[in-house]
Amino acid sequence: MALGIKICGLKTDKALAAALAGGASHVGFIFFAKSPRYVEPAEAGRLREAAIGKAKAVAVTVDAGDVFLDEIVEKMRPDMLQLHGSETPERVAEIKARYGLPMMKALLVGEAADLERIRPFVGIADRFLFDAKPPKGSELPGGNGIAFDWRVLAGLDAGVDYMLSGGLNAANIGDALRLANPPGLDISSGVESAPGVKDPALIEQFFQAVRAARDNRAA
Ligand SMILES: O=C(O)c1ccccc1NCC(=O)[C@H](O)[C@H](O)COP(=O)(O)O
Repeated sequence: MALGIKICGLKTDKALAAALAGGASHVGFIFFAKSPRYVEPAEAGRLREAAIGKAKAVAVTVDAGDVFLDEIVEKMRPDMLQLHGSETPERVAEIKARYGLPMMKALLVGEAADLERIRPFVGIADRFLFDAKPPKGSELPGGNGIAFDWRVLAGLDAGVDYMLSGGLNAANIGDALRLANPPGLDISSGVESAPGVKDPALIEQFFQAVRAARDNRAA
């Protein structure tokens, strides 16, 4: 099965071009004002044009209200919404019905028991994104460059479609693939030279590292 790869927190044409050149299946845009990766919905709408027919454009929101979601959907025209806050299953269902878009629900993982939280979202969320819990004091629910213990994913039902996220980079992706064998990957700060500054060379290195790790496993 093809491994989905989402490069998240894109803000520039160059970074987006590097993500697409590497073969990203998804490109993510952040709509959380405190994030160094924040983009205006209209600018994300301009950027995402380059991804049409190549990768799915994902709008990442955090407990957003309908007015902001309306603006994002109208101006950016996402292929998918990623809900990265404390949205309930009812709220996810409401948003899904309002926009008719696939929903990726982010859940924060520290230990195996946290995976129980997927249950009420099954049949509502189209995909999950498992991210690490933010460190104390962080204002960001995601994009913290922190990994969780990937081994907890080994016990997950094989039918659960998810992206592994949190602290991935070119150096650790081999271990992540070996320990969790996820159907998808998501990366943000691991391909940045500074918070919010994507580095096209690091993006390219990440894709190379993924390919090398997969070739090693197949050999
Ligand atoms: O990246 C952000 O700034 C962000 C802010 C608020 C909510 C979500 C955010 N990111 C969501 C993502 O999908 C990130 O790619 C994910 O958290 C992994 O980030 P990283 O650990 O830096 O690779």
